[in-house]
Amino acid sequence: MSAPTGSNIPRRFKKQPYGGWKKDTPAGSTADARLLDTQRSSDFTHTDPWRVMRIQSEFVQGFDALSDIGPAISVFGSARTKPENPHYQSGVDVGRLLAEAGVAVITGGGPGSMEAANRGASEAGGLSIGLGIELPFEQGMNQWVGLGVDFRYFFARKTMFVKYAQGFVVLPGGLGTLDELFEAMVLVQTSKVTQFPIVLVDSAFWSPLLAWIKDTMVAEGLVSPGDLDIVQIVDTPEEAVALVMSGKAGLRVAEG
Ligand SMILES: C/C(=C\CNc1ncnc2c1ncn2[C@@H]1O[C@H](COP(=O)(O)O)[C@@H](O)[C@H]1O)CO
Repeated sequence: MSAPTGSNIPRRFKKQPYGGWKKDTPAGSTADARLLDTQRSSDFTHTDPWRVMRIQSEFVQGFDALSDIGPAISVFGSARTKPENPHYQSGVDVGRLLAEAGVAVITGGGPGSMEAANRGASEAGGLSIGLGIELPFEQGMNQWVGLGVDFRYFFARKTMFVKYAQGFVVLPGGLGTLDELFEAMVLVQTSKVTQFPIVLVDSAFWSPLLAWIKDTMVAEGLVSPGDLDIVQIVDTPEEAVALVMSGKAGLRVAEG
């Protein structure tokens, strides 16, 4: 292989006396000097390398806040469910039953079904956790969150939902709920997590989705028939909590 000629090296790199290329630094400048320079522009905080530090800090912050919570179940569902909607009461009941079973309840910390599950857990004296997400419109954590952690990045937050829970309960929801559900399904399908119950509440809402997966995806050979067993559908909070608790024990994270 021939040595790089420079024609394909980005302009900010400079040819070095030893023949190679290194990122250029302003003449007379050193890393120390740049660090200590009070006049320096803060534009660099919007660059990707700087973002990596922020992303890293979100993981550290999440691991730090959640490492001691004990057994927990993540509950997902629509941000738009109003308190008068029956799905809201289901969320409250799921949160309460989980708390009574001695497990912490983790939600996205927002309104709707998230609020409902946090409310049920909190009213029952359980640990009610909200993993908030920064959104373009100011939202804030719902008032029933006891332990709250804020995230800028969805992917860091989603890691926490899985890492610190032993199963998912999924109430009816929209795209955000489907995103969380399908991420969990893929993690189970690919054996990234094992013994991880995923329970969908409300058969009238979820059955058509499962039927489509079966009739279209399985029929076209895009999904194995056995993959349908990754999720279970129930109709009551009692069934949901019984199921998710029955799969809670044991090793669930594949090594490696
Ligand atoms: C849309 C509204 C508020 C959005 N606020 C949210 N706060 C926290 N988490 C959210 C929010 N919106 C979506 N999520 C996450 O996705 C799931 C719900 O999304 P869906 O599209 O409503 O199904 C939920 O589990 C969260 O993790 C206006 O009120």
